[in-house]
Amino acid sequence: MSGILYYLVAFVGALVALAVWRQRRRASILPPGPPADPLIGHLLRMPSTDSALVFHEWSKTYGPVMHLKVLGRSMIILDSYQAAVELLENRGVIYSDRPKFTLYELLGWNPSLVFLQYGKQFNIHRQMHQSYLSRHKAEDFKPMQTQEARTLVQNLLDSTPDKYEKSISRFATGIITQIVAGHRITSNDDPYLHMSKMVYEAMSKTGPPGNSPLDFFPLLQHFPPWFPGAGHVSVVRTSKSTVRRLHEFPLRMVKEQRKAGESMPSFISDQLEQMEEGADDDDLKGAAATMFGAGEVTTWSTLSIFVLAMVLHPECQAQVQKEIDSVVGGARLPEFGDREDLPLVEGVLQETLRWNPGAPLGIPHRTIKDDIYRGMLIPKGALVFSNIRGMSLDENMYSNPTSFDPERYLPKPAGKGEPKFSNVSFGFGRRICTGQYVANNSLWIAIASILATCKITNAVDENGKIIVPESTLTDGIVSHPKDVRCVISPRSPSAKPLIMETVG
Ligand code: HEM
Repeated sequence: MSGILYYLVAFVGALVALAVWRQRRRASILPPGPPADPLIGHLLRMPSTDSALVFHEWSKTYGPVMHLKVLGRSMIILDSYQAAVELLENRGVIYSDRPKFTLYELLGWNPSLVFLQYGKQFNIHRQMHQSYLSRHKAEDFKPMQTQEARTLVQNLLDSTPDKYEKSISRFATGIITQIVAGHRITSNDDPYLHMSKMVYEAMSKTGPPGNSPLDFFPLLQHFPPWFPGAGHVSVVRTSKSTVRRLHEFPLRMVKEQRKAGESMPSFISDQLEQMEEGADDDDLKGAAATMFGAGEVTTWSTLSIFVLAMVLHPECQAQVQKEIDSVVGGARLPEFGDREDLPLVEGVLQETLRWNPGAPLGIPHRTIKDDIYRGMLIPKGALVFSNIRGMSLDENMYSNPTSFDPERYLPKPAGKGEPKFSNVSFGFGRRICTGQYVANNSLWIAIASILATCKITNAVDENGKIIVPESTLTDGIVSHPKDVRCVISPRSPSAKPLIMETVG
């Protein structure tokens, strides 16, 4: 008996030793990262603000692929374009899942392509989005985007500085509502504008995606908001109805218009055509709300970043306007057909995306199995963040990266031949932004139209002192400039009549 016990104890001991050895070996080949505390890992070291910038600073010590562990969950931060392409694109089979986003699910973003885990439903939603927003299909939206860009300029020139942000948001919302629901916004009282404001307010309270205490401890949803770590419960309570409305309202409107024979071409209408009578429409509601939620705030924030860049860089503004004048002259406004001939406008777009990326940490992917990259273990289930902000500051790719320099993209010797940032700003691999072509075109035509007709200058305070806005951005799934105080006025006496002619 004692012999059997002896062998049993020895066997269990060997198993424990093997498990410890395996764990130590695994830990020893994880990517480097800052020192961690026992049990809680990097919890206390996690930045509460500007996470992307802090991670980038850490990467200078630990390298472009870092490992962090928070409460048992592995996080991999990719700080270089090369690592992001090699993993998220070239090994897409392993790296295309998403973690569970408890906070967003509780808010009612379900089903949503952005948060869906890799699998059958993801494929269905991805196909729904891609088929309507492909590079080819995006061509169809160009006349509408041009029209909205002209209206944007008119609204900017007609409004007081405190309303600029509203006009830009109206532009972004106006494009997405036409794509999603065939609805053209013609007044500032439009219900979609109200919804977009509410959605933005809700999303700006959530912090970077997948990082709230609720995501780590879903049980916290059952605790009152005052309980430590359960603060987001109150965001869920106040914002759930907004998200629900965004799911219900567009489909209801399109269905009513179709009944009345008044519906315009749109994503929802297109999908309804393909659906069988009485089929479940939850997927359609989710896909439409996601296009709206993912497409509006990002475009609005990026254009606000452009305005901020122009206030801070008047010399660059003047130089690009010279280019536009030389191609377009003063008798018409820039069209998409001019794009090839306006490399500096392209440079301003690329530099706006790079100088302060609107989605600085992207949206985390998740690995579906262990992987080895350059001798390092990327564990199964790890959250993989592309540090888009970090990549924008990579000195191996961009010289003097904190400066705003649209010429850097011009081919050598006129420029520096640096790579376009649109390859980075929309994410990577099988989860790359499905709205990238639409977004790229919206931004280009808005930037070209504004620069052709408007002068963006510093505002002055009540004492006549010039206001220089700080280039600080909010934290959250999307970053937005905190201060874009400026004055937007017509560049020339002919600017306003020219816009009036095109807007009609
Ligand atoms: C300046 C504008 C935009 C920026 C900077 C941006 C950026 C991003 C980024 C970084 C991601 C994450 C990609 C990844 O996981 O690797 C993403 C995903 C996504 N974007 Fe955009 N986006 C923009 C505009 C749009 C627009 C206009 C739409 C729709 C009309 C859209 C729809 C989506 C969707 C549905 C996803 C999730 C894709 C998936 O998980 O499979 N985005 N975007």
